[in-house]
Amino acid sequence: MANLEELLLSRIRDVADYPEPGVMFKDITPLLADPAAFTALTDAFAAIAERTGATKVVGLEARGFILGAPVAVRAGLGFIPVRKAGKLPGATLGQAYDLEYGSAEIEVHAEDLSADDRVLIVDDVLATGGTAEASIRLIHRAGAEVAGVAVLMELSFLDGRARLEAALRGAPLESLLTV
Ligand SMILES: O=P(O)(O)OC[C@H]1O[C@H](OP(=O)(O)OP(=O)(O)O)[C@H](O)[C@@H]1O
Ligand SMILES: Nc1ncnc2[nH]cnc12
Repeated sequence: MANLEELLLSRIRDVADYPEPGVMFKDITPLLADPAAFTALTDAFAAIAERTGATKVVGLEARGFILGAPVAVRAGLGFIPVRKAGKLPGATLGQAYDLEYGSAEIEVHAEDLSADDRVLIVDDVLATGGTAEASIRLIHRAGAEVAGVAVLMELSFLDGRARLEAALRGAPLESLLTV
């Protein structure tokens, strides 16, 4: 595990004052460009999907799509995109939320989730927890269960973990790296 953490950490670039002053942006593009690191990350997430008994993987636009889709394939599960508002053509459920920098609304196709589903939510960064909290609410409103939330990196100083506690209803928040 220490080796996995070192590998992943070494492939994440800190960019100061992006996208606005005061934010230390965690850029995962070096990790995506390294097949060994990307594969190790995918395998670690797929192991979480297996351990939590997930039946579907939800990826959060946009970086959660890049990380979540290969996890679904690796784990043999369906992939459900949670998109920014206005991008899905079918009947949607929507949820507004605040970000570390700004605000947004996410949507999911309601028909993609059912009461039988246990969903693993995958994303790159947990910051304030606003995005993850909104997606948990969305999944519950769609009638499905949340198996867990899996993120590459948790920014612990923003306390997103505490924000998610009630919404998670006992499901695990798994972060591969905590800074
Ligand atoms: O915990 P939070 O404070 O909600 O922040 C974390 C979210 O912010 C980023 O996405 P962003 O909305 O910037 O979208 P992107 O992936 O399209 O860049 C990141 O990928 C997470 O989804
Ligand atoms: N500091 C950060 N780096 C990368 N993605 C983020 N999403 C929210 N805060 C972020």
